[in-house]
Amino acid sequence: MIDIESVTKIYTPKNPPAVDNLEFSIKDGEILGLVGLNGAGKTTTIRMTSGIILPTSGRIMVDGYDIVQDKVKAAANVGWIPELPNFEPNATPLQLMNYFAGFYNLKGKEAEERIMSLLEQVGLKEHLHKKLRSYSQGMKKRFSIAESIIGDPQNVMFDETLNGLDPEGVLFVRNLMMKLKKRGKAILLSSHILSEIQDMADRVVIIDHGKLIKTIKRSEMKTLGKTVVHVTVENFNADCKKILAKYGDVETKDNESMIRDLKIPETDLPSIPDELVKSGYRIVRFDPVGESLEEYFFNLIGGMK
Ligand SMILES: Nc1ncnc2c1ncn2[C@@H]1O[C@H](COP(=O)(O)OP(=O)(O)OP(=O)(O)O)[C@@H](O)[C@H]1O
Repeated sequence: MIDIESVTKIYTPKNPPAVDNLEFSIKDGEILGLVGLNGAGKTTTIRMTSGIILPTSGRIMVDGYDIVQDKVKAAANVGWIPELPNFEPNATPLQLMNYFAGFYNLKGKEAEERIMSLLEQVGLKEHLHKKLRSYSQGMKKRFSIAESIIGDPQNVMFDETLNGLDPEGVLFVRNLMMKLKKRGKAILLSSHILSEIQDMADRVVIIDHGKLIKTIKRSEMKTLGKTVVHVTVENFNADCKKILAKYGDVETKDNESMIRDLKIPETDLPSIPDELVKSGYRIVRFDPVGESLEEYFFNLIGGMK
């Protein structure tokens, strides 16, 4: 469990804060999506939570330990997968894993078993003896995941981990996160693409210019954005378009129309098919759908500037 309490990070006083009075928590057994454009403050938040850099003000609690006051205990409970993992290029994964195992007092057979199991889980068992400099970026990310969870931390931070992975890699990370969630871990996944994490996140925190803009629950995700009504009419003609135009802005391609900027409340939407049927049109599709999450995201952020 992580509590981020009124946290601010100022790198240079002449610039606005990278993180500005941020407040949210990540519960055990929860996947929290941290979404924001480049420069929104995601990495800064993750680095502070991992104890790599200090907050300027505010407090971050990791399973009840203050990441500044109780750094050793707190940081031992946080696994961090950086956006661009960078390792000693001449080391092999086995050498580095043994080195990291030492931090957690894992030794001998126990260390060996855990290392092999993790490297197998991340699909690197065949590449154990290759030097890390020959690894692709995706392989480095996989190795970074194995390395960050060697101490079985209660909290795991994935910084833009899906970015740049092939579909197999994305699936692998998603499955791993679900497994960690099932084991009751608190998980953060940052991304600049809201739709990338919508299937997985229990909650999404949207930040912009270091500030929390909105928190969205999973149950709210599907109904986000404005409604766009898709209407397909078999015997479509100009009069049909006139009818649809009474309800909002209409765009038609072939006989498929989309009505945006609705002029009627959502509860009155059934009056559209009613009127079409009364006027003799045969409806093939009538489908009110939410705006895409990305559109929603940009409108939200644009609206705050
Ligand atoms: N070490 C640093 N020194 C000074 N400013 C920094 C430093 N690191 C980040 N910043 C600034 O802090 C702000 C937030 O950056 P941060 O990397 O946290 O954003 P982000 O949301 O992770 O972006 P990205 O998706 O591009 O990684 C940016 O304006 C960035 O330029």
